[in-house]
Amino acid sequence: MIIGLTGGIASGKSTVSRMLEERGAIIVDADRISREIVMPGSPVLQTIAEEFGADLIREDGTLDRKLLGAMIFADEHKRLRLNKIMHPPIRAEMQRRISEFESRHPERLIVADIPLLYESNLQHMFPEVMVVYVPMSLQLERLMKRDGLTEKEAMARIRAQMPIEDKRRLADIVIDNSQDLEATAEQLDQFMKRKGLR
Ligand SMILES: CC(C)(COP(=O)(O)OP(=O)(O)OC[C@H]1O[C@@H](n2cnc3c(N)ncnc32)[C@H](O)[C@@H]1O)[C@@H](O)C(=O)NCCC(=O)NCCS
Ligand SMILES: Nc1ncnc2c1ncn2[C@@H]1O[C@H](COP(=O)(O)OP(=O)(O)OP(=O)(O)O)[C@@H](O)[C@H]1O
Repeated sequence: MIIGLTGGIASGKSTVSRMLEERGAIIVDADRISREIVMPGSPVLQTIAEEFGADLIREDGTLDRKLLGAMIFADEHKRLRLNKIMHPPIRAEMQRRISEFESRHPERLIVADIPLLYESNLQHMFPEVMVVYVPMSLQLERLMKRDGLTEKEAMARIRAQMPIEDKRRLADIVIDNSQDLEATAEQLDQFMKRKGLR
């Protein structure tokens, strides 16, 4: 069994995927893959440096994520160019891992954690999509606090995605993460039970 997991930036996807993992699920994480494909010396990192400037590669060969983030969230054209470079290899690696886990662990729940699932029109890959929802005001508050961003910087990141209210409407399963962690865990226990996974 597989589901897609998405939400808005800082709505709590990582928090929920950790909880699902504790409940026996296998997580395939698009953000983690997006870090792996830009490891020092990788062809994707090389392309990024050619397109956006060699100063994005630090002395130790790693990508300066902070600088690239500041660049792409301030300029839609650059963000779309980066998506064109990164999304195909991320998607290919996601597919590869999903197929591998599906054949190795047919009895387990596989959760594909994809921040831009709806923006990239990937909902058709999954029989059901779970959206981690918080109202936008709380998303903004948690994002500013977690990443030390100003309100303006945080809003630029939120605006680079489909509004969370739209994602909530498209969802097959909504997890409300606006209360405490126990309240979120309780909804996941109910979900696992409904699916006969617990
Ligand atoms: C710009 C980068 C280097 C900033 O790195 P940083 O470590 O600060 O953030 P991180 O990777 O943890 O992403 C945090 C969140 O930002 C949001 N986000 C990231 N990239 C994008 C994007 N291109 N468009 C909209 N939102 C995005 C997602 O909600 C993601 O969960 C990085 O986000 C990146 O490589 N982005 C391009 C790849 C991508 O689209 N990733 C998200 C989906 S897989
Ligand atoms: N129920 C909750 N109550 C209070 N804080 C929470 C709750 N859920 C998550 N948080 C905090 O909110 C922030 C965002 O959560 P998390 O990192 O899980 O979001 P995310 O959707 O994975 O983010 P991103 O899109 O950037 O990858 C984190 O600092 C996390 O500790």
